[in-house]
Amino acid sequence: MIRPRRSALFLPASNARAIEKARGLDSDVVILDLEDAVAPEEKAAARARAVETVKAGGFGHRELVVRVNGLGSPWVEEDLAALRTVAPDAILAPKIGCVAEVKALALRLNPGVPLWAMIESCAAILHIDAIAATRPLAALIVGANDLAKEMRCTPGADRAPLHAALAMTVMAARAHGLVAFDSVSNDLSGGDAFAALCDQGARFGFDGKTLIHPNQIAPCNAAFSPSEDAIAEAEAIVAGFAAPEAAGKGAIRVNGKMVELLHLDEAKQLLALAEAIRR
Ligand SMILES: CC(C)(COP(=O)(O)OP(=O)(O)OC[C@H]1O[C@@H](n2cnc3c(N)ncnc32)[C@H](O)[C@@H]1OP(=O)(O)O)[C@@H](O)C(=O)NCCC(=O)NCCSC(=O)C[C@H](O)C(=O)O
Ligand SMILES: [Mg+2]
Repeated sequence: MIRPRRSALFLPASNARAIEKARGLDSDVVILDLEDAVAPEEKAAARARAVETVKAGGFGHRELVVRVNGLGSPWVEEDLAALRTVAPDAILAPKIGCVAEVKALALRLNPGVPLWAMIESCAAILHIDAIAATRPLAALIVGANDLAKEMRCTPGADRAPLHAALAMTVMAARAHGLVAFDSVSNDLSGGDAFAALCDQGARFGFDGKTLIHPNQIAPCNAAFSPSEDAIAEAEAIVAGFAAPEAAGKGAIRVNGKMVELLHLDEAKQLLALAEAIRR
């Protein structure tokens, strides 16, 4: 069954008000952050609140994920030990750069808990095929802030310097059956520039985008949901191949365009996603 993962909202696990609010927001995923959004002096309290929040639940259909501190940090072992006492939908690891790090984390998770990885270093991009092939990895998230810092690039409005990394992340995810999330945008306006970035992420093939503020959710969900036009086109393709005259054909004409069986597969996937979102 397809699970919509259009929007994944980050919030500091130290922020009780934001946690309460997230229980009623329209994001598909909520990520409680223990890493960069939490100051060192708040780490222990944030960890305790994350555990309490996972225990309490109340997030309905939303997946609840916790981002732990990085391997090698003074906090990660306590984060992972605390999270073994509860059952989040996944653990998100920051700054994964190689297969050995995925394996090291896997040993510290309860069996069956999916691991998600932030792809936010040059090493991660260079090793991405092997990283994505390693289980229990289930999702990749681009971290454009850290990646741009390490590359010493300036992404700009079109994010041209990051295009290779964005495409490689999507390709690795697809090759190994993982979910792929685009990076956060630091633009808190939720306006046209942000909507354009969401559209760009959807065109790259990401399943969804990570977010930092409630007003980013609606434009993000819109960009990663099939449009009315796309649904109508998909229905026409399915109907075209179901027609008696299409029997035994691999390519037919629909609305003035050639479509092949691969487009039928795509159309069925799009309709299944639209149905999952509707439900
Ligand atoms: C970025 C913020 C610090 C902005 O905070 P603030 O100016 O206080 O926000 P508002 O006053 O506009 O808030 C309005 C109401 O919305 C709630 N709120 C705000 N943000 C969130 C949220 N993320 N989730 C849920 N609710 C939220 C406020 O509580 C207000 O509610 P109310 O009291 O009812 O009015 C702040 O938005 C924030 O902390 N965002 C999340 C930051 C974060 O988690 N960062 C880590 C992820 S970023 C990342 O991963 C980068 C990556 O690693 C990379 O390298 O690229
Ligand atoms: Mg980061």
